[in-house]
Amino acid sequence: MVSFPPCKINLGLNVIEKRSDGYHNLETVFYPIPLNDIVEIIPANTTQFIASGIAIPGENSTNLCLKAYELLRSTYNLPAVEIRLHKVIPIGAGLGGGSSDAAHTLRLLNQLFNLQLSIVQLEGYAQQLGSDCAFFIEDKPMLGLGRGEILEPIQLSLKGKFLVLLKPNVHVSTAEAYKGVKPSTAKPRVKDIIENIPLQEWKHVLENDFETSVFQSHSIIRKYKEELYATGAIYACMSGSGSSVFGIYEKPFDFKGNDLIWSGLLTQ
Ligand SMILES: C[C@](O)(CO)[C@H](O)COP(=O)(O)OP(=O)(O)OC[C@H]1O[C@@H](n2ccc(N)nc2=O)[C@H](O)[C@@H]1O
Ligand SMILES: Nc1ncnc2c1ncn2[C@@H]1O[C@H](COP(=O)(O)OP(=O)(O)OP(=O)(O)O)[C@@H](O)[C@H]1O
Repeated sequence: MVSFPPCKINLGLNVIEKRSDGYHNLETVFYPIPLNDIVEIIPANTTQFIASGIAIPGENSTNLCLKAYELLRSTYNLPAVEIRLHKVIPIGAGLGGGSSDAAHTLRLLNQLFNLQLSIVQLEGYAQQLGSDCAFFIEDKPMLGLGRGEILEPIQLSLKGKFLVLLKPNVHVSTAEAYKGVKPSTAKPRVKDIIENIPLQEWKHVLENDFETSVFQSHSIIRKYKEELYATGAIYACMSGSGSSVFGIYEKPFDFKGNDLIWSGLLTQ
């Protein structure tokens, strides 16, 4: 059985407060982008994980696909499986690729072994694997609260707009990025802006709190954001903790550049 885990971008991101467990409460809107990995799961005699495509740092045993399998196996006594992952989504890009692979592994195992887990139950397992993993259980635009795992519906349509997604060749550590941000509760809410202010105005009001410190250490990301605006983007922003950055355009646009990783029409 095969699945195609997409990635996500964050439309605005407020880091609200540091929590006693070391994580931060945030407010963001997750939006799925059809730049996909491929995960295939087949029953096997012994459990194994086989990766291809972009190299993933760390041992295979630490891969989130295997962690997702182990999480369900501990409760549902699952048989051995072979998990094949073809990696397309860049790593350390703020695109949530690893989280998406994990969520889609849960979804595939649910189908393959007829576990009859509901969306809410799958989201519960996903939360244990990563802060933005639960979003990928449904892959539709959502407001993300708490660590990013509390999901609420949002009124938003970018259907017909065109997106350009760039990934400069720099790596940003998520944990380091959180350390560089000063949390604040006194900011306009991302939800209010997205639901009530026209897209054309977002560039004046919608922010990603990670940009200030991440741009200081990686000026190429700021440069790319400026380039997106210079080529006509209505709104441009870094995704998550970086290093990818996206621009939303009114019309299809042939962006030229080596670090272009995806462009296309938005459908949601
Ligand atoms: C930046 C975002 O991409 C925004 O969507 C996500 O918050 C990142 O989520 P993620 O990569 O799934 O993060 P996790 O693997 O859960 O956490 C990595 C590290 O980031 C920090 N972290 C993460 C999420 C959060 N709400 N607060 C944090 O402080 C913690 O130090 C944590 O150890
Ligand atoms: N299936 C996987 N794909 C990618 N990374 C994985 C996977 N499994 C485990 N990892 C580990 O997770 C780390 C980063 O994952 P990912 O690509 O999701 O980060 P990211 O792009 O910074 O996304 P975000 O911070 O938005 O979650 C890597 O250092 C990698 O070792």
